[in-house]
Amino acid sequence: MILLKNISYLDIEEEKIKENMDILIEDNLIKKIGKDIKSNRAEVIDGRERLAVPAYTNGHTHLGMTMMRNLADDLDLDTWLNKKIWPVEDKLTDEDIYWASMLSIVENIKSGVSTVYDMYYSMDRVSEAVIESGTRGVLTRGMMDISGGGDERIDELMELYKNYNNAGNGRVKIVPAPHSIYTCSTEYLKKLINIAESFDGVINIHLSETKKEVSDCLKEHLMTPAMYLDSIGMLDLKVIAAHCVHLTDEEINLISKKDVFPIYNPSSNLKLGSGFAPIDKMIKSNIKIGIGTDGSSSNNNQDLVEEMHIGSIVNKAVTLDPNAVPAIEILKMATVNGGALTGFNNGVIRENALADIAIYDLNSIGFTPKNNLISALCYSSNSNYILDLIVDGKIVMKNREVLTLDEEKIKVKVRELTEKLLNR
Ligand SMILES: CSC[C@H]1O[C@@H](n2cnc3c(O)ncnc32)[C@H](O)[C@@H]1O
Ligand SMILES: [Zn+2]
Repeated sequence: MILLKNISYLDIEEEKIKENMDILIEDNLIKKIGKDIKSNRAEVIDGRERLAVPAYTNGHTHLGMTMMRNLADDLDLDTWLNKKIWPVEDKLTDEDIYWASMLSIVENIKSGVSTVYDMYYSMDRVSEAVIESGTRGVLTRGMMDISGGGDERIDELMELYKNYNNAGNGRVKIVPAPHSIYTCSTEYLKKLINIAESFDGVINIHLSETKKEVSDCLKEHLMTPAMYLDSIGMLDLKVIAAHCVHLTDEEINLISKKDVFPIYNPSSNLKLGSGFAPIDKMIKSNIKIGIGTDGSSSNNNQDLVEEMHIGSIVNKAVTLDPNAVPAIEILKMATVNGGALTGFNNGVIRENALADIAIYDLNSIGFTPKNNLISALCYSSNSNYILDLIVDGKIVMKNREVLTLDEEKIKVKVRELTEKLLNR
C-alpha cells in the first residue's frame, strides 16, 4: 500500500490540477482519492511540492533499435530503412534485441512512461524485458512478406500470443503488426486481419508516413493508404496507426467514424523529413490521437516529455495558429488516450484505475513560478523533473533511480553488444 499525502495531481478528465489531496494505492489500483486519508499500513510519500500525473503511454516505438542510435542520420525514410537499418537489423540477435530493449525501457521509465506500444522482432525477449522491468507493454510482432518469410513470421506470432498474451500479471498484451502497406502484400494483410480478429480485434501498422507511400499506393491500388486499408476490411478492427502524416481530408473523415488511433511521432517525422501530421484537423474531427517517440534511430531518444513539447509547438508553426494543439491536448494524447488505445485501465488518476502514476518535482526551475502547471508540463518541464514512477501499484523509479533494472549493467552490455554487432 502507498499513500501519497498532500499532493497536487492532474485530473486529465476534468482538465485541471487538484491541490493538496491524498491518493491511496492498494494492490495495483488507486483505491481512494480525498482529503485526510489515513492508513497505518501504507508507505507514506510526502506529496508537498510534488505533482502527480497519470503515467504516460509511449504510443509507438521500436524498443529494440537502441543499438542503431546515431548510426544513420540525416536520411529520408526510404534510404534510412533500405540502405542503413535493414542491413544492420539482419544481423541482430535475440540477445541484442533483449538488451537494446532493456535500455529503451530504462529511458522510457525516466520520462514517466509506464506503458509502451512496441513493434519489433524477437518479441518473446522483449516481453521478458518488459515483465522484468515492472512496466506494461502492448508488444506487436512486426510482419512483412515482400522479401519472403511471411508464413514463418505468422507461426512465430501464434506462438508468441499463446505464450505471452496477458503475461506478467496482465501487463503484456500481444498484437499483430503488419509493418506497412509497402512491405506486405494484399493477401498477407488479409491473413493478418483474420488473425487479429481471432486474437483481440486489434492491429498495429505504420500508415501514410511519407509522400512516397501515398503516391506508390495511388499507382498500385488507385486509392490513398487509409482508403486502401478500409477496402480490405482492416479499418473494421481497432487500428493503432503510427505516423498518419499525409492523411487526406477524406481519410480523416473516414477514420473519425472508425476505431482508429493515429499515433503522432513528431520528432521522427521531422528528423526523417517526412512532414507534419494534420494533428489539429484530427483533433477538430474528434479523433483520439496517441503520441510516441518512434525508435531511437529516427528520434534519436525515448523521451516522451520532449516529444510532447515538440509535438505541441511544431503544430502552431505549421498551422500558423498559436492556439493549435494546446498543452492539455498533448497531455491527453500521452495519458487518457494512451489508456484507451492500449486497453489498459490506466492513463487517469481516478478511483479504481490502475495505479500508474508519475511524480514531478514542483521545486524544479521549470515549475517556478507556478503560474500554470498544465502549461508547465508541456512547455517548460523536462524528464529530469520526474522523480518517481509507480506502475501497477509498485515503485519502479525512486528519486530517478530505476529500482527494477540495473541501469549501469545495461549500458555496459549495450556498448559491448553494439561493438560486436557492427563488426559482424
Ligand atoms: C517489422 S519490425 C519494425 C520495423 O520497422 C522499422 N521502422 C522503424 N521506424 C520506422 C518508421 O518510422 N517507418 C517505417 N519503418 C520503421 C524497423 O526498423 C523495423 O524493421
Ligand atoms: Zn515506427
